This record gives sequence, C-alpha cells and structure tokens, in this order.
Amino acid sequence: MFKVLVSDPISDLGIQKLVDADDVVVEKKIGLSEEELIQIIPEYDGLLVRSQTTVTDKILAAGERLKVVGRAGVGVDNINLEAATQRGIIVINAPDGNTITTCEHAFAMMMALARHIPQAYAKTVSGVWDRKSFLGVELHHKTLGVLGMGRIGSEVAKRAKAFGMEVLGFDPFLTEERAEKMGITLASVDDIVRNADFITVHTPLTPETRGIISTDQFAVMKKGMRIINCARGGVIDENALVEAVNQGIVAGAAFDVFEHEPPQPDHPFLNNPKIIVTPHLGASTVEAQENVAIDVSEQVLHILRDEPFKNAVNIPPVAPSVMSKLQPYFVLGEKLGTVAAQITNAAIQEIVVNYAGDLSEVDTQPLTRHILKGVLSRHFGSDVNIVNSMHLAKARQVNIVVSKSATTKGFTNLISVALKLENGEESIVGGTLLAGYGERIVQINKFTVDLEPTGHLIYISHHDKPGIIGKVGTLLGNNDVNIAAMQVGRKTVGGEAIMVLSVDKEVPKKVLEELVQLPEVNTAQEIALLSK
Ligand SMILES: NC(=O)c1ccc[n+]([C@@H]2O[C@H](COP(=O)([O-])OP(=O)(O)OC[C@H]3O[C@@H](n4cnc5c(N)ncnc54)[C@H](O)[C@@H]3O)[C@@H](O)[C@H]2O)c1
Ligand SMILES: O=C(O)[C@H](O)COP(=O)(O)O
Repeated sequence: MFKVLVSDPISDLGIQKLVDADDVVVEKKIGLSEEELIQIIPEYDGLLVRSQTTVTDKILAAGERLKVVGRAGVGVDNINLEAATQRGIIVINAPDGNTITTCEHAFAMMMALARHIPQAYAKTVSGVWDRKSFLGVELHHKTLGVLGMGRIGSEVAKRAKAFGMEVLGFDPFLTEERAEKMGITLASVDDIVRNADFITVHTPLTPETRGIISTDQFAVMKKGMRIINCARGGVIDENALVEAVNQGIVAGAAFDVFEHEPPQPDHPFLNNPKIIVTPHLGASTVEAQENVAIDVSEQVLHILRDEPFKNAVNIPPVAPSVMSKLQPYFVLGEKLGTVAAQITNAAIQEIVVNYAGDLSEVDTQPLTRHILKGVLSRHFGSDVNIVNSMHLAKARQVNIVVSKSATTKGFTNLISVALKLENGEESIVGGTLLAGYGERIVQINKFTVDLEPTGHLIYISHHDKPGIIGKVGTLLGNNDVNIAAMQVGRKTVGGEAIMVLSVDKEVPKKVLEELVQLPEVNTAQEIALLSK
C-alpha cells in the first residue's frame, strides 16, 4: 500500500482518483512546520504540495520511502530540485492547468490598475462618494509589453489584442514568425521598457530574470506607465519599483507575488495607494485547482505504480513519439546494465553505451538512464533510479560515453554496454529486442550467445575441456538445481570459455563455491535480473 501526504490545500475533487485508488492511502495534513514534516515524512511514498510547503533537503533526506513530490501548479521554486535529483526523488508539476486562471488574473489586475478599482471600492464602502480622484485610462490603443511569452504570457497577449492594444513581446524562444502569427511585435527588453504603457511579466524567477526590471529600466520608462507582476516575486525589483512609483515614473503597479511570502506588515507595497496587491491568487480558481490536482494525481499514481509518466521537472522532457520508440527497450537496457556489472568484480571507470540500428536515430538519453540504473543497481540497490542514475555515476567520477553506430551485426537493433574497468579489462554485454521473440542477450564479453534474460542465471567462466558441461550439470543436479537452458561460448578449442545457465530457482552460495572448486572453472556467479 502506498501512502501519499497532502501538505497544502489541494482540491478534494481533483485528488479523488488518488483517494479512490485501492493501493493508495491519502492523508491531508496542512500547515506543518519543517520539523513536523521531517518527523512524519518517513512513512510516505508521495508528497503533494502547492507553493506554501517549502520542500527542503532535510525533508527529502528524511523521506526514506519518498518516490515522488507532486506540485499541484507550475512553479517548483519551493522544492529543492537538486536535492531531490541526488536522492532519486521524482518531482512533477502540472504545467497547463494554471495558464488561463493566471492570465485572467493578470488581466484583471491590469484593468483594476487602469480604473483604480480597489482604491475606488475602498473609498466608496467607507462612505465617501469621490468621483474626482479616480480618473482612469483606457487599454484601447495602448502598448502592452509582455516579458515571457510562454503559456501565460501568450494568453495575455491574445486577450490584449482583443482589447485593441498593441503588444510587444520578448522571450528568448519567441521567433519573428510566431510573433507575426500572433499579431504582436517581437521586441527587446529595452524596446519594451522604453515604449510600453503597461508591462506584465510572465517568466520564471531565474538568475537571469531576477530584477529584469530594476532601477536602470525604470529610469527610461514612459512617465505614467503601469506594471504588473503575476509571475514570481523578484522578477521586478521591489525597492526599485517603490522608488519609481515615488518618482512618478510608475502611475500604478499590481503585484500578486512577493519576494518573501507572505510579506511583512511593514512591506512598502502595503501602504502605497498606487500599488495594488493580491495574496498570490493567480491560480486560485475552482477550475484551475481541480485541473492541476487531477493532472498531478494521475502522474503520482503512475510513478508509484512504476508506470510511464510525464511532467517530471528533474528529468529532461521527451517527446511522446520518441518515448514510444524507446519504451520497449527500457527493461532490456536495465538488464544489460545489471548483467554487465555482475560479471565483474573490478571497479568501473567508464560506461560506454553503443546504440545501433533502429536506436541510432532517436534521442536515447532516457534509455541511457535505465542502462545506468541497471549498472549501478549492483552497488546502490533501490537507491538508484532513472532520476539519479546519471548524477550518481558522475558523482563517482564514472565517465559516461554514448555512441551510435550503423553496424548491427545482422540485428535490427543492438545495444552494447561496455564497462571499462580499473584493472584495464572490459565487461561487455550486448542485447537486442527480436520482433515476436522479445529480449535476447547476444554477446557477453568476447563471446556470442543467444540468451533470454529471465529467471535465475549462473555465469561461469572456465577452460574449454571435454566433460565440463557434464560435471557442472551433475553438480547442480546433486544440489537439486534444475537447468532450464544452457549457453556455451568459446573462441578456440581448449581455450577460454563461458557457460550461462538458466535455472529454476535461486542457487545457494555453497553450490557456487562448489562450482569454483571444479578444476576447469575460474568463476561462478549468480546473476540477479530485474523482476520484470
Ligand atoms: N501568480 C500565480 O499564482 C501563478 C500561477 C501560475 C504561474 N505563475 C508563474 O508564472 C510564470 C510563467 O508561467 P508559464 O506557465 O507561462 O511558464 P512558461 O514556462 O510557459 O513560460 C515562461 C516563459 O518565460 C520565458 N523566459 C525565461 N527566461 C526569460 C528571460 N530572461 N526573458 C524573457 N523570457 C524568459 C521562457 O522562455 C518561457 O517561454 C512562472 O514563474 C510561474 O511560476 C504564477
Ligand atoms: O506556480 C504556480 O502554479 C502558481 O504560483 C500558483 O501557486 P499556488 O498553487 O501556491 O497557488
């Protein structure tokens, strides 16, 4: 049974699928401190958060069973991604569900600014009928600058066009062609700050976007411009903004987000009549909360059940078309890695993966992560997974080399995993997926084999001598170990050879020791394969 902790207010309707799952127990505990979370997190396999819970390294370290942190929303700046990756914890978000809601909030803020709605409301309800102080401006024919033309920025731009605004957009990924299609003008940050009547920011907070609008930008703005931040506190420098408002450069500012949330009661935004604020409400609509909770619950279920999932933020995204090509090879890749690691005892210095045939034309990085997981699982056990396998290998100075080649040795696809060892030797395992027959190991070190990697395997290296097969068979038989299949490989008559036996049950250690006592046998090892 999996246990999932919900530590922020997340829509009950949205997480219903998780609650209804037979193999999951969901517990809601809102508003816990870091210490409280550290105390209880060891019980849980999954953690669901919004932005209130700061998921620190200490919490992740205490989460002995933690497999996934699900963010019901977009921003993952409250989650220590680096620490999650190191610990092999998958972090997923719900990137699409908050788009329209936040776009509409930004637009509402822009209109509220243009017509002084919060200030006029406050005065009216206080009993003062003041029609003179709140002369507004129209959006029509004004220039809106949008910094960050991703999901939300693009929706804002679309609506601004419908209001008759001219839109200037900046985003490192915005092309002239896309801008033209949207009916907006591709501009630089400098163009925007000099020409816009309204500016709205829709970028994440990164070292590059922190303070993208600051003193220097305010200095060249049109006097009387208005500015909106419904993205992340810090994208617009808060102190520089207050200064620009006081200097009359900025006629009004609307902020949904703050550098530190919640802001202190003496925060300069909170007593400035030209600055309107909301408490990070961009995503707070019934529809958005349901959408993000549904999205994230579905992916958490997949991850807990070891099924394919999407929206991981600490694994590079993969196009569905590429994923569907790679998916069938994941288990084979992991098995090749684990076999290569188990047929040697020497320390691994380099892992060389070669893809040939069908696999040479696709981005194989996700498959490489599975192979690395297989290699490292010998020493890391369940501590290694596809999130941290690359990181763990690099952290141990194991060099990873991936190559593609046209030579397939007659197979339609071929994966070769070569471990370069400290003693100068190599441990090589090659495998293929045969249409209609499934997984096959076709090479072990310099020997060609044809082996189905299932069940229990025994790997024996020996000298090729008449009678050795009989001796091994008799020894195993005497110990009640039944042989299901056997493969032998040799390069020369009487030379070095290998034997790989598929047996029906786990082989006791003492039987392996007896095998090594046979004069022809050099090594005898059981190879543990994956359960599926
Ligand atoms: N207020 C809220 O409640 C709320 C709700 C949802 C999202 N957000 C925030 O809004 C922001 C945007 O969300 P989104 O879903 O549109 O994300 P998105 O990833 O679709 O778009 C962000 C865009 O910013 C661009 N960008 C990155 N660096 C840039 C730079 N230096 N200059 C210009 N553009 C840059 C990216 O290229 C990307 O296109 C995020 O920070 C998100 O956390 C806030
Ligand atoms: O990044 C987001 O999705 C928004 O900032 C919303 O945050 P919230 O889920 O805490 O409202």
